[in-house]
Amino acid sequence: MQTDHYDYYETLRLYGPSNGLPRGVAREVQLGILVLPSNIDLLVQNIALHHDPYLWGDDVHLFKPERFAKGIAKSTNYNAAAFFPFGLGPRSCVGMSFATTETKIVLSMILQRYTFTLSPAYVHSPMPIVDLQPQHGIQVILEPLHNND
Ligand code: HEM
Repeated sequence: MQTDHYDYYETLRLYGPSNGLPRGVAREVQLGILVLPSNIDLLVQNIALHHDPYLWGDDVHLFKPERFAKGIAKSTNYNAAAFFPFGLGPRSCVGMSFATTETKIVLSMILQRYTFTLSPAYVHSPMPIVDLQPQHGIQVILEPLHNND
């Protein structure tokens, strides 16, 4: 990931679509102080680590893009397990670069044509269903920047 999209990273930290990485344990394995028996299912909850005050500080629940101002490595104190919205390792997301580029293109296309503000009707309620979703949708008010757009 590049180091110049603070808002994008902070959005992925607090509201990334992935709630956890499902894994199956094929054979008994020792993981730190834990002994994991074979044939169990695990959910490695990146969302919990992204909301952990021990890793992110007491303001963990605030949207503060400037945490990433010096890049991901410094903001996580070089702990790769503190921030992994696209997973980690060989099965990490193959669509990461595509999703990042697409987000930038779509946002820049919208912002060239509209300003948008959050509607007073919006109720903040992120909800893990399959992925993380706004429970009641996101109502925004679009104002065109140019008359003939
Ligand atoms: C912001 C958008 C996205 C996020 C946060 C995201 C996140 C993730 C995560 C957490 C995983 C699981 C990694 C693991 O289990 O270790 C994953 C896997 C995957 N993602 Fe994404 N993803 C995004 C967009 C996309 C897009 C746009 C595509 C395709 C165009 C895509 C294709 C895949 C595929 C094929 C896998 C399975 C990789 C494998 O099992 O080897 N993702 N993604």
